[in-house]
Amino acid sequence: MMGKKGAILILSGPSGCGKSTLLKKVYEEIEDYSFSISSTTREPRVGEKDGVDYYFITKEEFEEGIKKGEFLEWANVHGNYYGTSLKPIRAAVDEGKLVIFDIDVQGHNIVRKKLDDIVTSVFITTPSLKELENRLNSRNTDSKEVIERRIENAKTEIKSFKKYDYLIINDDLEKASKELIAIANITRIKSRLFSDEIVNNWLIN
Ligand SMILES: Nc1nc2c(ncn2[C@@H]2O[C@H](COP(=O)(O)OP(=O)(O)O)[C@@H](O)[C@H]2O)c(=O)[nH]1
Ligand SMILES: Nc1ncnc2c1ncn2[C@@H]1O[C@H](COP(=O)(O)OP(=O)(O)O)[C@@H](O)[C@H]1O
Repeated sequence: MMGKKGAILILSGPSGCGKSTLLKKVYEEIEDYSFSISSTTREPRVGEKDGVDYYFITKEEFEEGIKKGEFLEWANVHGNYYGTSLKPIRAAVDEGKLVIFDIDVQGHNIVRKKLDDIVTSVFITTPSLKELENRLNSRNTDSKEVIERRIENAKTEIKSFKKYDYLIINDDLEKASKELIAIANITRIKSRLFSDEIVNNWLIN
């Protein structure tokens, strides 16, 4: 299905654990990556941009996309649809990019099944549930009800951490970002094995 030159790095973890914050640090240190921009039916937060953070679409548009088979994976998370479009992922992997996904546990399980050989995955969490609550409250982007729902879901999501290749406890931000950068680099090095071009070029040069 894919040209298999690049690799996919999946990040999952409860809402508020620090995935977006860590990714910003990683982007300063790595090259040749592509962030997979998901589509979602949730409302944009203050400061979020359509086509940058997400493609913000309607429920009808999302369901049309499902019908047409446009998603590599999709799931209902915290009461909204979220999904990854197949086309841009295929293109980025074929170009040899490290394609980074920030998706939930359900999405991870689907992508793992479909593209197991090119997937590396990391589960990220806080040192405790209490600290997750603190971060969601101090982020100040969601209502009380939305935060409560995310905390409830976190209690289930955390149980899936063993399905992942790596676990990062995002306590100290510097330490956690170093660990994530190390994983991103290793994932890229591992992806050399996915390309037949390397051997073909070796033979003719
Ligand atoms: N399955 C799936 N999950 C996604 C996708 N995009 C985002 N998510 C997950 O949806 C959850 C909610 O994301 P979001 O509303 O941005 O809140 P945040 O996690 O607090 O930043 C997170 O667990 C994301 O990892 C996607 O394309 N597919
Ligand atoms: N290691 C950390 N220590 C303290 N606060 C953190 C740490 N990492 C992230 N945060 C803060 O926690 C909140 C949630 O982080 P965010 O990156 O939005 O999480 P996610 O993308 O996983 O939902 C933000 O306000 C962020 O500044």
